[in-house]
Amino acid sequence: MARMFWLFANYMGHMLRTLTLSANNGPAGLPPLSQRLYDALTMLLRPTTLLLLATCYVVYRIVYKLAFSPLCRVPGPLRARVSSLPSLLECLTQCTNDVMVRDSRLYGSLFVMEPKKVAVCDVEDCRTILGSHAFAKAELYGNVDFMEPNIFLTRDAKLNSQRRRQIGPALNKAGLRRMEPTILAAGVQQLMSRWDSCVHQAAGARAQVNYYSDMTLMSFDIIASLGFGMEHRSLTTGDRTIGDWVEKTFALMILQMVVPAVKWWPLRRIVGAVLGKHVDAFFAFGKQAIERRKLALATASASAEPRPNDILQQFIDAEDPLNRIKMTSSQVITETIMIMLSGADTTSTSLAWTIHLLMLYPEHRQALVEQIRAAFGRDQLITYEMAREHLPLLEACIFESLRVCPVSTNLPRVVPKGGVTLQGHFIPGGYTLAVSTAACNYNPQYWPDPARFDPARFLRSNPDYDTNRHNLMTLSSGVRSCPGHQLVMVEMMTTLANILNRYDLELPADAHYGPHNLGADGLPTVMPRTNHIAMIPKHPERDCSVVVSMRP
Ligand code: HEM
Repeated sequence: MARMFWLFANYMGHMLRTLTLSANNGPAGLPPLSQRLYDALTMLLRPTTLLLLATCYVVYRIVYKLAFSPLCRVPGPLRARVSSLPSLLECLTQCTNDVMVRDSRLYGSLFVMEPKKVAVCDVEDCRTILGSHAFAKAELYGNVDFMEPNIFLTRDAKLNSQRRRQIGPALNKAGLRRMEPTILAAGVQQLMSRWDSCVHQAAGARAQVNYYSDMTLMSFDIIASLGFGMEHRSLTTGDRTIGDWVEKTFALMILQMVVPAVKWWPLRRIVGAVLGKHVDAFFAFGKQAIERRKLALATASASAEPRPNDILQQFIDAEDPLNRIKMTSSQVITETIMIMLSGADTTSTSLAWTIHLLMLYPEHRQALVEQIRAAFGRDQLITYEMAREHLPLLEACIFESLRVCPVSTNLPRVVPKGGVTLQGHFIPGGYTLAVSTAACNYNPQYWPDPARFDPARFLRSNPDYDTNRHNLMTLSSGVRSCPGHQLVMVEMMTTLANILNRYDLELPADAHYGPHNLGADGLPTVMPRTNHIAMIPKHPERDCSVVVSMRP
């Protein structure tokens, strides 16, 4: 950098000298530049002068940011006040949630992340921000232009509320109860048929499986089956087409959000060639699903067959109870695809983290297995209602795992005109607030000994149960909270109840992370994680294996 600056300054000085000399010696009739102006300009463009000016500017910026900027009294690192670059670099190279937890320990529950961005890690503050449409999602959500405005990306409160009214019933308890047979068939029943066959083929009837990749495929299969109205079985057939489309669509969405220049020529063409064709294929697939369904419905109404119970059908039929407005076919496709983007990886990764934590804390796994096996026979299929009624410890382990390893990351919101005061600090309108789900979940003011996986926090018999449920931020809260939270619980409860009932799980002999690997805090070390669609394990092939065998 310094060398480039030096070269640039020399070059500018040289150019000016050449220009002024040619003006002085120029054709007769042209007025010569005054000697004093020439002297002043050459002095100004000397590398040392430019360096001095640049230093003065940097010092002025630092002094201004430290002493006069609106955020000068908010805690935070110096680098964050001066430039957005350090935060961006950290986001690209490190796990965002780890950085947020670390920085909230250093600076407290409100700190500067960038010159105009403040991290919020206090549960009550976050609830205030997320509780109102006045704090809109950040502008970057509005950069995506390859799909229709939808529930997730829209910054328009009216559209968001309408969509939530339209698609909400498909994802509520009654809607999911009707869909549960599909969820079980594409989900844990498929998983068990795969693990059964692995165990039967393995030497000594003990098979090593990778639960991260199995959960990922299983979750895609569940949402693809519900959203596209077809039996989708990538876990057992190995067909990963839809999973690939989801990855590419997500990549294009994030690219457009973060680097809007990719929407303009010539980048648009390059990105289109790499990702666009997959995205187009995905949307075309969604369109075919709707056409197929409409055709099937026409035939079914003739033969009085019952309507299918899935998300596709519920979205086609959905109407806003306030004004009877229905979604167009293209809106149905977009919302179904958004459900896949926001609901598949998040749920499968949360399942993987729960298994990982249960392997790190064998005492909780043992207690849970005993509770499950005391209530159910080995070959019994455990449904959501059965699990909810008989397995309070399972529900507690899931909530605690969502707290300790949240797959969601920072939720960016814009401060409305007029600003907001948080913890005595005024933050001006237009600034960004990064609501950190991870740092909230590790805030010791709300969670004693926050790094410990302690399911008792979420036992319904615990007097703090309601408060703890209320303070859990992983699925967000307020007006834009996760509408898929019931589906998350149905998938996670049925999957974990059935596999822990049917199989004994052990860590492989060479497992890097386990109860034996304790950190400086005396707790088992959690495997490293990294930013992706969700906060995923960094080395899933290495760290997410278990040995499964049939329970006696
Ligand atoms: C463990 C799994 C999941 C986690 C941790 C999770 C977390 C979240 C979070 C934190 C938000 C707020 C995002 C923001 O404000 O920017 C959100 C929104 C959303 N989630 Fe989930 N989610 C999960 C599963 C699901 C599932 C299964 C579905 C669908 C069936 C779903 C659909 C959505 C949608 C549509 C939104 C946008 C809501 C809106 O903006 O009004 N999520 N989720």
